[in-house]
Amino acid sequence: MSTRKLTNGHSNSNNNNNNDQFKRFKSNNNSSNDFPKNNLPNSGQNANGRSLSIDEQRHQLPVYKVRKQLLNKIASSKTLIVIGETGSGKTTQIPQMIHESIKVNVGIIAVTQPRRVAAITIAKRVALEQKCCIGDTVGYTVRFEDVTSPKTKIKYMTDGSLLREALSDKFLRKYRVIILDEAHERTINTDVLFGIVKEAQRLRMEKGLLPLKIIIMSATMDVDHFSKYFNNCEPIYLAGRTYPVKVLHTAETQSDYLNACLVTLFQIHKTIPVNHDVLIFLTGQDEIENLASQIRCIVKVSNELGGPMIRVFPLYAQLNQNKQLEVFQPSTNNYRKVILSTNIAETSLTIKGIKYVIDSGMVKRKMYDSVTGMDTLKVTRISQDQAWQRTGRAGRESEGFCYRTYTMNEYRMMPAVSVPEILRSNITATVLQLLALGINCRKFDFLDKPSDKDIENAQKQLYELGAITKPNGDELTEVGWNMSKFPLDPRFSKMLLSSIEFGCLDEMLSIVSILSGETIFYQSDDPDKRVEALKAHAKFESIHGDHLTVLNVYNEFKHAERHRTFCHENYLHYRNLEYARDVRRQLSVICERLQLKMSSCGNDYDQVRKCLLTGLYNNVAEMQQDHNFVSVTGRLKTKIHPSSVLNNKANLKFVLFTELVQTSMNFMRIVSSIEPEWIEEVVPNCGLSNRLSIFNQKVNEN
Ligand SMILES: Nc1ncnc2c1ncn2[C@@H]1O[C@H](COP(=O)(O)OP(=O)(O)OP(=O)(O)O)[C@@H](O)[C@H]1O
Repeated sequence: MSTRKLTNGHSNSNNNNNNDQFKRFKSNNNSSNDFPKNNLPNSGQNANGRSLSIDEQRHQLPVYKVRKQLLNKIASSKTLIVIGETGSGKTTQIPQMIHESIKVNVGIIAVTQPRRVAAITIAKRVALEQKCCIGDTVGYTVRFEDVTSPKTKIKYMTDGSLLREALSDKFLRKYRVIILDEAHERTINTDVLFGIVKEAQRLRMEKGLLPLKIIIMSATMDVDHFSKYFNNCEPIYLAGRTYPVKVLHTAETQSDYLNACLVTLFQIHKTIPVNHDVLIFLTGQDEIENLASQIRCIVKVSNELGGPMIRVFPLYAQLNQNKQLEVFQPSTNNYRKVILSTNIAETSLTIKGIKYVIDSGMVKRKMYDSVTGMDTLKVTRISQDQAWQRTGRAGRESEGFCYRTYTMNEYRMMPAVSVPEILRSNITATVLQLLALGINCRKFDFLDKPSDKDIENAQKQLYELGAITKPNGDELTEVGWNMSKFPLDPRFSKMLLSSIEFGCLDEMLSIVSILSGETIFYQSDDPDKRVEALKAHAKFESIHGDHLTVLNVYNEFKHAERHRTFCHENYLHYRNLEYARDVRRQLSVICERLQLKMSSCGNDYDQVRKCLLTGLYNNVAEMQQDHNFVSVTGRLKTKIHPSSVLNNKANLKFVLFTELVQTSMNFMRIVSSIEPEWIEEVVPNCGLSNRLSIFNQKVNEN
């Protein structure tokens, strides 16, 4: 067990006085910050405790109270903004209401979601409410999975799937109504969709085709901004929420949010009935696995003393889909379900049994620095609208509680809304996707336009990758067209395409698939096990670095016939390796379609490292005399991450890295050594050797 203690400066786990347990937390005195009460009975029951039918449950939702006005408004508007509290019934009910009221049976109602888990689970719930099988009247489409049929009338889909469909039909003719849900999330895909859907509506009107109705929905959004963008369309506000949620903040700032979440969980656990489940928001897989093992250790001890049971469920994007869906199974009365999730569960989801939310107030975000041209992963504070979305995961079936492990003052200091992803990310993939749609990014009607500098950087990178014909151009090359076919970061699709030249498609498919998921190496909190894990991992180590090390792991996993025991014995994440296998299979299908010939370089691993350079040429760093590194592009001071097999290795000169993680400083993750002369040989046109010599000159002068 870790050295973390169950106590901190503000609470005492040995104190059994219940009044003391929430000392760290203060309820908002300002009751307007609590969701309003309306004294409804628990979900599934009427006031006398009788079980309600699923139809009765639907009709209880706030959105039903305004059904008529809402439908009239939808009928009379081309575009409509709908704002309603979390849990009021927007996502599940509005598509059904439209479907039930539309007399003519033409066209599909599409509802987009930023995340696949939401699209799948909501579609299943709505199919149940429509009393049909999933894929019948109600279906869903997510990346690599299409559960729809010619009968489908309500289709839940990820925003990315609708974007892909727009590639083959810019009029989006299949759809009668497109509902863009959770608009406040402002993912890059949703932001691009706003423009695509708006243009499809205009084009259809111009051509006299069936009009396209657009509905934009959220509980927390900047209405004026959206309304102005969508031709001053009217917003409609849905009053009311299903159940009240009591919000509590810590009385004092917590220096360790992970510990604060742990302490809070066990404070709640001691006092509440076993069938009340808890959802905790954290930042990423490592943190989730870390807290999960701490909770399991504590529970093991507490069970021996006869305490109530806890079952821990992790939930993050890279988790195998079946495992993700497991969290939606209702718990029994024998144990409490504790879900540890990233922001994947922040919006849209209803998870049965969740009565308590613990919000760490933190999130892991990708940030792009246009000056250095680098993407970094950074753990930062969430925004106020995210805090309310998290709060809204409780109170969906009965009244709920949200424990925020940050003070009211810290909440007030948070930005009201998050910076849209498109304004804080590298937009190379977006520019490529728009070009594949025949759209010049500079002329695209964005809700918030990326800066000229960001667009210029993206075009420059696409040119260097060989995807466009001119540095500022908008014409795709054959390589560019082929790159747009992969649902990958363009740097990774480039590596797959150039592996043909280096005769290593087989190896690159495995490496890219692993890089598309979370770490395959299991880290234990137990110091003894950590030593064992390091020993086990050392067996796979390649002297050339992490890319070939993960390739070794994948190959051994394949030879061991993908056995769980193999993973267990070697401290490897079985789920993440299985995820990589799924991704690999899907990427192989695209390679076949593009008629890329399968090849393997055997033991000639230089070919693999040269091939990596064709995509990651911007991520090259040179070792300095003090043993730190400086990135050649952007000249950022950086270090090799302690998890890398190259950490503390002597005789390194140049390395390439997959990503930068910013904690106490910039760390390069997933690193391989390269030879400097390869730069001129492999990527002569990207100006890297130039930067290298200028840089060297400056260093020498100093
Ligand atoms: N899978 C489910 N199981 C049980 N009840 C559900 C389920 N999905 C939805 N509900 C019920 O329907 C209500 C409305 O859910 P819905 O997702 O339509 O709300 P919403 O207004 O879109 O919320 P949000 O803004 O959080 O996405 C929930 O509060 C819950 O009571």
